[in-house]
Amino acid sequence: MVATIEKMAVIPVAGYDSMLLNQAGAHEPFFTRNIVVMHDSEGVEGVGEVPGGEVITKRLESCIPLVEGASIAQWKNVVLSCRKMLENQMRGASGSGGQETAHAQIFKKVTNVLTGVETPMLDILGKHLEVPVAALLGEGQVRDSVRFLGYLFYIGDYRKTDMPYLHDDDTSDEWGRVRREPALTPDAIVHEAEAAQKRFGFHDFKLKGGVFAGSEEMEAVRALKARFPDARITIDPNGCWTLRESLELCRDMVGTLTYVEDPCGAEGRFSGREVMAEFHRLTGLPTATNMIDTDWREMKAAIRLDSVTIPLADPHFWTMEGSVRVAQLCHDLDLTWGVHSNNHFDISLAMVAQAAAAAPGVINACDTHYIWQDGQHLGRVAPHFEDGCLQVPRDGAGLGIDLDHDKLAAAHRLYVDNGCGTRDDARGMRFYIPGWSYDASLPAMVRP
Ligand SMILES: O=C([O-])C(=O)C[C@H](O)[C@@H](O)C(=O)[O-]
Ligand SMILES: [Mg+2]
Repeated sequence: MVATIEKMAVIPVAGYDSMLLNQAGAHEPFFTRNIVVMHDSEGVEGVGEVPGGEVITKRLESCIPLVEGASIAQWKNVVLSCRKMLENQMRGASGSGGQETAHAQIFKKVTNVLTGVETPMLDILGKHLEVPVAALLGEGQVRDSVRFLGYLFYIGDYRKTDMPYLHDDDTSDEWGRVRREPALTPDAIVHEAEAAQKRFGFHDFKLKGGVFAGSEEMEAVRALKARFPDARITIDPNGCWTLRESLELCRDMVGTLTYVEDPCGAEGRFSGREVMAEFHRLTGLPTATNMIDTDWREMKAAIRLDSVTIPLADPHFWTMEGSVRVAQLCHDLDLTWGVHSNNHFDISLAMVAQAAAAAPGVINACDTHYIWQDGQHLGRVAPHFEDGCLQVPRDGAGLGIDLDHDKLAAAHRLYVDNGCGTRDDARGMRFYIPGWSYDASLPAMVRP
């Protein structure tokens, strides 16, 4: 008899974050996620983690009747039936009647929910079959060691706010201190990189840009390259530079920047994919994105235009299977796969490591925000980076997470007690610039 899923639970949780600056403003003191826990008829537990927010919690809960009672061997069909149910639900709600644009929007809203159904089932299946999740994806496990990059942020000064940012919580090393203190200059960014490298062993770095003027951020990139000459370095201003500005900033950066993530986006009559294609052609720099190549229709256009050389196929937005399917496509079409990230716990980290272990060919070091959350794991054992890498043992089973229910309950309490809801990066920014509001075409600290 094949085991069936007896129980699926969705638990909204929160964790602490630093005042990380990005083009959309300043991260709040808490980030949120949805954790999905399933138990099967043989008592085996499976877990998954997806982005936070009540909308996703509710959508996941609406999948429960399709999951409970299903055979674990039917995981693909369960995901398929959840997809159909959610798509119908959303088409009905928007009254859009299946237009193409509406279809793309629905794809994005549905996939993060599907990942929440797919992952715990894969975890349980892997435990029964005594193989890691990577062995169940794509062509199977192709690597044991997954390289991550050091994701650097400018950090705002929590003292300027009345918000309950964590501080003085970790004095174990320089990283523990540095990650809570303001970092607003090239020197501070280099120091941050040094501290992260010391704790985690990273070889590669990404700077979250879109905070200060592009020329200032390039100073930080140059300083990083001078300090870490062998590192692969990238910057991501979330598409807030114009094409002209991007060319001025990046033309001389070949050899300093290994690739550039979303330097520019749509301009006038030209789509983000057309503009990025021009940028790629005129600079020769490889381009990464999590903004303009986020579903299969966009992927088709991006490939035809040669806009993107590094699609960042985050499993949370493509599903685990979908992310590996992108990796297979990249391998066959001479692109290189990478992963986008948001703040997350160790379950998501394991999900990314498993997907990357099944991604064929040459891949880029994976993004992760986990270093900002290090110490807040929900599993019994903390993830361990060695030389910037996580190991995915071939004799492992499932995701490799042994959920600590006390920690999960505490993270849920943090969510409830602080009334956590939708991410709002504007709030913290208003302590720096009163009346600040989001503008997709400007770095966060630049206002006329
Ligand atoms: O590439 C990325 O990491 C992103 O664009 C998404 C994140 O939301 C990042 O901007 C952040 O965490 O502020
Ligand atoms: Mg990005």
